[in-house]
Order: sequence, then C-alpha cells, then structure tokens
Amino acid sequence: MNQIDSEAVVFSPDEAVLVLEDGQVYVGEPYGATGRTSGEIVFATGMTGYQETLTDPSYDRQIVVQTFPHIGDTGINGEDPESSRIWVAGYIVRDPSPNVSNWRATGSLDDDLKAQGIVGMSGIDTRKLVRHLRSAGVMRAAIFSGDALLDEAGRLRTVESMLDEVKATPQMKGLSLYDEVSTKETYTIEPCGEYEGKEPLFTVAAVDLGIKAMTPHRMAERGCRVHVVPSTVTFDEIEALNPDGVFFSNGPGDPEQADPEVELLRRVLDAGHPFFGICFGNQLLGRALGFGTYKLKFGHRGINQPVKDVTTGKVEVTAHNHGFAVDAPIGETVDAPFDNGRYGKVFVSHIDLNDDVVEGLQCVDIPAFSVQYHPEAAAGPHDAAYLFDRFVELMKTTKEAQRNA
Ligand SMILES: NC(=O)CC[C@H](N)C(=O)O
Repeated sequence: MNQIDSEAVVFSPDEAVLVLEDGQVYVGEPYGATGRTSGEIVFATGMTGYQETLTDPSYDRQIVVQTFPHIGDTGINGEDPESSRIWVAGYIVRDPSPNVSNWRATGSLDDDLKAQGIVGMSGIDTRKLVRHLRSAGVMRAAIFSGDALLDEAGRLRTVESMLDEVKATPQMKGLSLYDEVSTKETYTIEPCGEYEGKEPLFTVAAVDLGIKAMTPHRMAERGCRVHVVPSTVTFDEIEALNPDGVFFSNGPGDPEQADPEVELLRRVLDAGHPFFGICFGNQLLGRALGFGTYKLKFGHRGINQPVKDVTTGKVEVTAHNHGFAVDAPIGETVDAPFDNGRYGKVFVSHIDLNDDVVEGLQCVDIPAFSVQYHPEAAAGPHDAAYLFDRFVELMKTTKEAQRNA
C-alpha cells in the first residue's frame, strides 16, 4: 500500500507503518527485523553498494530509503562491509529481492538485517516518499511493525501515539552523541599491495570520526602505515605517533556541534602537519578555517554525483553521503577568516554541478586540503583516487622542505 491520509490510516498487525514528522503515513510490509525504530529519514540514490551504505557509520541513527527499487539481489558477503556492523537506524526499500544470486554471497540481506536487529520495511511507493522528502526536506520518522504496532492492551496503536514518538526522537546532534561509531583503541594498517612487507614511506594518524574501512586501505596501498585513532584522541597522542600526515575521516553528526574536533584540527594545522579530510573531515577543516557550515535540504547520498575540479576543469563522477556542507565563497581565493587569516589563503577546489554545493577546500599557504565527497570508491567510481596520491605527494614535499630547512 502507499502513503495514505493519516486520518484514515488502516493497517493490520502483520504490516509495517512509517510515520513522518509532518504526519505523512506509509503502510507496507516488514523487511528485516520487526519492532520500532526512529531517526532522521534520508534517501540514497545508488543503484549498487547497499552493503557499503548500510555499514557506513555516517548513517548512524538515520533511516535510509533506497531510491533504486530492487535491493538485495546479490545477498551479502564478507568483503563489502565498510565497518564491523550495520549502522542505519532503519531501512526502506521498494522491492527486496527474494532470491540471492552472486558467487560471493554468504547469505541474504533480509537475514542479515534480522540478525543485526535492523527494523526495515518494503512495498511502499518509495518514489512518492523521496519526492516528498526532496520538497519538504529531510525530517524525523519512525517505523513500527510486529508488537510495536500494539499498545499495552494489545490493541492496534493510533497514528497520533506513533507521531508523538517521532517528535520525541533526538534531532541530528554533534559527534558526542555518536561517539559509539569510533574505535575505542588505536589500530594500525600496514603498507599493502606492492608495498607489502616494506618500510612505510609515510606514517599517517587517521582520526576515526566514523571511518570507512576502505579509506586507510587506500593510503596503505600507496605505502603508508596508518594509525587509526579514536575520535577522543588528544593532540599529544597524535604527536606521539610522529605522523608525516594527519587525516580526519567521514562521520555522523552536525559539524556545528563538533567544536572539540575543530580545536584538535587547529592544533594539527598550527603544528604544520600535512592534512587531508574527507566528508566530515572537510566540514571540520572548513570550520577550523573560520567558515560556517549549514544543513542541506535533503543532502547528497549516492554514487553518481557530478563534481567539477575547478583547478583542472575536469568533471568527476563521485560518491556522496552528506547532509551538511561548508559555506565558503566559490570562484575566489580568500584569506581563511579564522584569527585574521592565521591559516593564509584558501579556495573552493571542487563544486557539485547539480547545485553548486562546496565539495572541496584547498589551502594555499598551509599543507591542508579536503573533499566533501568520498574518493575511496566504496561503493562508487574511482575517478577521485588521485586525491590519495595528492595526500602522499603533500607529505613527501612537506617532509623534503622540513629536511632542507
Ligand atoms: N559522511 C559524512 O562524513 C557525513 C558528514 C556529516 N555528518 C553530514 O551529514 O554532512
């Protein structure tokens, strides 16, 4: 069934009910675990990579709607997850595949969602739902199925009571609400591929704000030893690693409420360490430089967004997962506003050709740059792999300059 007028909502105990913060209601079937879940509802437009989406810690506490209708046909496997578990709060698909057909499959998506207790639903008009979110903007929502559809007396709940629960759901907050996504202990990724077993070319301290597994791997395959450190790491703990470069990862939450991480980043910049940031890391660099950040109406979540590198004019097909963006001037090189230009000049290096959203920052006077999108290609195109080469080159030139100073 589709979205229906909430006054006339009818559903049975074996169905699933989606209630949006603005009162819209959709009735479908349970998919994955049954129960209740709530969070900010967002949509992802990728046609492939559903395991990478589900296990991206940046989706922590968000209900994800897939716009591509047929999900689950390749089952699940042990190679594609981007972290140790599924992080989405809930999952909504149009037409889940009842069959698994892939040589790497170790099980079905439905079973994995059930095993991890992820409440989902299917069989609703996701196109209508996404068009509504695209015009009304992302908002809080909840999914109810199984016993969660019943009140204490065992009667079917009212939509009003479910709507009350939606409105009691916490709004998107800063990283402190999400520190569950970060590693609790530092771990190290050694050089791999052609650099396997060799002395590392460079040492990177990667701050895990919700890091995706493939990201440090992209640096390790370029000869780096990567120490992945918790989001609560101190500057002195970073210094003790004697890094040639520092990386801030992607992650959930509102960058405007991540001041401790911005302060840590400023100490990294003041120490002159080469810096590379991705997604949340880009927003934190923007805020460290003195720019603001703002919430997008519905965000960018998918693996085919056109981004222009303004220094080369090249257009890259890129993978995105962000609901916030940096508010910086496009088309000009400016003094970074923080502390009367302490960090020198900076320009917007990349822009999204769909909506002119800032997709990259390049500092001119300090060794620091970042992108809003995901160059690690997990899932997604490999167009932006050069950014990892750029980070290695930045560490190389900075080390040489320090040696010759
Ligand atoms: N993937 C990310 O790093 C997301 C960054 C930030 N939480 C946002 O939603 O914009």
